[in-house]
Amino acid sequence: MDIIFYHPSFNSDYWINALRKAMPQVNVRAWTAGDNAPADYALVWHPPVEMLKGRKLKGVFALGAGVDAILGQLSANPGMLADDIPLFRLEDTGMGSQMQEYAVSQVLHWFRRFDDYQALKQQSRWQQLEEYAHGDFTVGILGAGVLGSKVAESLLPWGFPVRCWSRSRKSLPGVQSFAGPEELGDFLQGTRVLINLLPNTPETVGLINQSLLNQLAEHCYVMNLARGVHVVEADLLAALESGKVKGAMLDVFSREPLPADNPLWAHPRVAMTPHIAAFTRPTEAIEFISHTIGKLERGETVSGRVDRVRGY
Ligand SMILES: NC(=O)C1=CN([C@@H]2O[C@H](COP(=O)(O)OP(=O)(O)OC[C@H]3O[C@@H](n4cnc5c(N)ncnc54)[C@H](OP(=O)(O)O)[C@@H]3O)[C@@H](O)[C@H]2O)C=CC1
Ligand SMILES: O=CC(=O)O
Repeated sequence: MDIIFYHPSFNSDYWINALRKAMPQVNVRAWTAGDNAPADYALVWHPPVEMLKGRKLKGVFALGAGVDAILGQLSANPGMLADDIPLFRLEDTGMGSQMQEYAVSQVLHWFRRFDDYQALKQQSRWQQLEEYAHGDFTVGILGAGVLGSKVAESLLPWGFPVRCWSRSRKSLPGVQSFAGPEELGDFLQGTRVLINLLPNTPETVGLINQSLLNQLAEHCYVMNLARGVHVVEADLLAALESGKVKGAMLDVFSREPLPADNPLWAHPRVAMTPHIAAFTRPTEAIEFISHTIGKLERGETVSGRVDRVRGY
């Protein structure tokens, strides 16, 4: 069996060695331009069109959780990957716990009013503020898939009411589930902290806009951990100015790197990180990929297959 590997920024030598160790019976090689030799599987991130075009692969693995970039490439380049070649993505592979750490630490930061205390410190003011109540701090998670459900689970032990919104109804212990566009309004009403973990699809682009923000609780908080295109930045800035949104924590942006003149950089109530909420971890990712390939080769059912029509 042959595997080709391409990632524009990962250390290919490291990955190739680790893949060879995990699957000693497999020939793994880094794909380079002009390599048309046969392969069974391709592991990719932002692959050049010519890497996949015309290949008869058994499967392609995206080296991340989100597949918006590769699906965008496929629709812009008809014939890049035949429709019957399955596309897989990474499910969790260590990203769930990273998302949990990120979300829990930021929700606690807001709940304990560290943002307010930092602002007071800037003015050299010693002032004790009123405590927030857990019951007034409902956390609503957009997307209750692999990562959203893990984030929901991690917030429960802290005593916050937790709810999620997804296409299909979920039964996560202790988490109130809302499903479909018809229940979005009820989900938003009373949500104090909104955490976004939706995939980027035509239905979800621009979802976090003025109309959505207006339906959240007063003095709410917004955390975007999914994709920048989900948030209409001008609407978020307006909601910050009006006071409707008290603070935002953003990991992803419609343009990355975020241009230096973007007003989000300077906003005192916006915190940000450079798309690091969850990294692809080689050990866990390779374990998932080798396990999945093993099952595919034995004709067993696997998870992680992307529905290319649905977009995630
Ligand atoms: N910032 C970062 O570092 C990282 C960001 N990400 C982002 O996180 C996203 C989520 O990852 P993951 O949890 O693995 O994805 P999943 O596919 O497991 O979960 C997606 C969830 O979104 C829901 N959903 C999708 N479309 C809609 C819709 N139109 N209306 C309502 N709900 C919808 C799905 O509902 P249902 O369950 O009913 O299908 C599902 O619950 C990725 O797509 C990626 O963009 C991922 C890793 C790192
Ligand atoms: O944003 C990262 C991903 O894995 O998707």
